Amino acid sequence: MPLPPSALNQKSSRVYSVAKVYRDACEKRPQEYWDYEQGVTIEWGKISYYEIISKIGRGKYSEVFSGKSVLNNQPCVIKVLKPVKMKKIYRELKILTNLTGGPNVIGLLDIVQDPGSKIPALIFEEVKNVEFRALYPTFKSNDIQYYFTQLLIALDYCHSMGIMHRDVKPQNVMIDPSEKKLRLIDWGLAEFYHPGVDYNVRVASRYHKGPELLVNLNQYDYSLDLWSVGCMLAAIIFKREPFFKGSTNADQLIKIAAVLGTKPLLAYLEKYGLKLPSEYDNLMRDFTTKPWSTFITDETPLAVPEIVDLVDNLLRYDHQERLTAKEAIEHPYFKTKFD
Ligand SMILES: Nc1ncnc2c1ncn2[C@@H]1O[C@H](COP(=O)(O)OP(=O)(O)OP(=O)(O)O)[C@@H](O)[C@H]1O
Repeated sequence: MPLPPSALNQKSSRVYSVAKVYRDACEKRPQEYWDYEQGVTIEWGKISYYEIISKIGRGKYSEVFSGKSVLNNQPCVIKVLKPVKMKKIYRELKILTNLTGGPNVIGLLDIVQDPGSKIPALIFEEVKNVEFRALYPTFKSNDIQYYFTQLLIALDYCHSMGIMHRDVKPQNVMIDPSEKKLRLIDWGLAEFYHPGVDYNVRVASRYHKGPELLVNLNQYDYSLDLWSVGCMLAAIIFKREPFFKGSTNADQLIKIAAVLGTKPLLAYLEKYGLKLPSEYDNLMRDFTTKPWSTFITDETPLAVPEIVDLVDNLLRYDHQERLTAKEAIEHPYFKTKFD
């Protein structure tokens, strides 16, 4: 039986921006693939198959434990969701079931339910992650090439599947350097992309929020994730973590404008028929564009011209000007030999 029409792919009355790539990734698939509002059919696993060992993290939306399967002693990670809207839970489950098994996407092993609260817990493959604040400072050019190619492969894959991650940041990129394994985690803010639909701009974490989110440009797309990758790379090569450190959302855009300049920001808004939100009235100043060379010192040997060019092509106000994940993988930086 066909599903009833969904609000999830309802176009806005004014369509001013659509994705450059994979714009029909959802439309070309059956509605069941993306329509999480109709509920999702979950094949519940048995909670008694898993044992909690210790707590490893506490997010806004979950408590995360390391654990093991009592059947085969395999280690796993157990993410117990906090009570939020069922719609959000269905969305994360639908996205994870669609993407699991894809390259460098965290593997979802099982979904179980707490018998008392009925709240779902997600069972994932475990990554022996080394914290980015300890790991990134050890990176040489080869490591950046390797791990960022892996991250971009994960992003190109999810984008090709019609999904924007919307929370790319170091805390959501698990890396086990002993196995050279990278996995993109936390699909709790991810969303299906439909052309011409207005999306909520209250996504991503402040330091990695793209300008589109900060100026209320609702028709954003996969290119949002590429801004966040640009922030991660800039922080590593210019030894400035995070690269744009805003103290509030409004200050975040000020910090961006202090580097990319104010004129190109206004040109960006004009291109899409938008105005700078009034909250910036007394905050925005006329910043000039800072050349990337400003950030290069004796202490930044990783900032070679090829990677600076890559960052320059990711950190663009105009989301349509940014490299796509595939284009970024093909960038000359990743073909340069370093020893
Ligand atoms: N598969 C995994 N392997 C290792 N560690 C993990 C794994 N999944 C989650 N973690 C750890 O648990 C933390 C929280 O997980 P996750 O980001 O999925 O939860 P969240 O509630 O959505 O978090 P946030 O509020 O930060 O977005 C991660 O930052 C990471 O440190």
